[in-house]
Amino acid sequence: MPHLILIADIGGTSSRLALVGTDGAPRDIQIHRNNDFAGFKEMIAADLDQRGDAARATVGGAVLAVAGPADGEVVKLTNRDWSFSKRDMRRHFGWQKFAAVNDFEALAHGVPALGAPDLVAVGGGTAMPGAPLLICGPGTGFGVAGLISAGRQRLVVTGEGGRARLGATTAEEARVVAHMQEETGPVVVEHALSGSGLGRIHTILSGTALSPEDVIAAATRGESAARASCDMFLRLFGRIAGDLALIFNARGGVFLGGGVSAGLAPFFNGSPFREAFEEHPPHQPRLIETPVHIIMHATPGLIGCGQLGGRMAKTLRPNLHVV
Ligand SMILES: Nc1ncnc2c1ncn2[C@@H]1O[C@H](COP(=O)(O)OP(=O)(O)OP(=O)(O)O)[C@@H](O)[C@H]1O
Repeated sequence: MPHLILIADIGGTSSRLALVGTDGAPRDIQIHRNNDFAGFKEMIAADLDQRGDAARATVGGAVLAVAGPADGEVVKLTNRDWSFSKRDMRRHFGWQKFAAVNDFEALAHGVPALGAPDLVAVGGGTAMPGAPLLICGPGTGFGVAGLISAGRQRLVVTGEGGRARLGATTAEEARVVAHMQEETGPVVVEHALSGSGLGRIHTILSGTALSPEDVIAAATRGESAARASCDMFLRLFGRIAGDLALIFNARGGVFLGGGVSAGLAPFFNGSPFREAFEEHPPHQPRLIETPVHIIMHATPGLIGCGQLGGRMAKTLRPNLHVV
């Protein structure tokens, strides 16, 4: 009898799937590497196969959060050549209910449910009650969303902020941006602020090619070249987060998501992040007062998907099987 919703947080590199009932709490989380599959349908089918026939029969709908714009009939990942049609996806799996949302939209819905153990503060500040929140951060790409309170309702605004053009404010940044421009043409935020972007910055500054995980491991061992690359990354990240905080008037707080934010967590407080975040004259005073937190939860996107899926589960009709 269908009474559960399949929820999925599908990034450019990896996907996290779970089931949810009317309580909105994700259960039976399974994580997949996208490289192992040809596309969305194959990955979801393999996930359902792993859960078994009995579990599959309980699934009556799905909420898919994808790293790309999700407001059209065709949804495509920004940083991977995967796409699906909403109508076709729903028909293919026989779901009664179906929704696709942007992955940072889902993440933003989950942020109010995060607790103190899920968050690490970067500097000080006090959240202004009722003011907008900003959620942004680097993974395969760079996601951006705003969370706005309208009476008792919470609304999420999202777009493709990772594709905004990236500028430079110092000679060293200008050198990095100029290198990137030679490689890729016009430079956008996620060319620098992403996992591959951290590797790219390290190659430009040090002449050595490393994966983002290896840059962070070398910085952890105290290697100065890797530390300099992390500092450059965090200075750019601080500036962009400050720009976005002004754009969204995010005096309710800034939340940094994405796998790279969590990986770099030990370095934020000794880095130029907070200074670059605040250095937006004449508005330093409001940014100094804006709290910033890194999201450390392992699957925060699923918390927001769970809330959307929990609401959807309440609308399922137990005896209806759509084929
Ligand atoms: N802890 C970490 N340390 C260093 N790099 C990381 C870490 N976690 C993820 N990355 C890098 O970030 C990228 C993947 O980010 P993430 O794990 O957030 O996946 P994703 O959800 O698929 O991404 P997105 O939602 O942006 O498309 C890869 O380039 C990976 O190497």
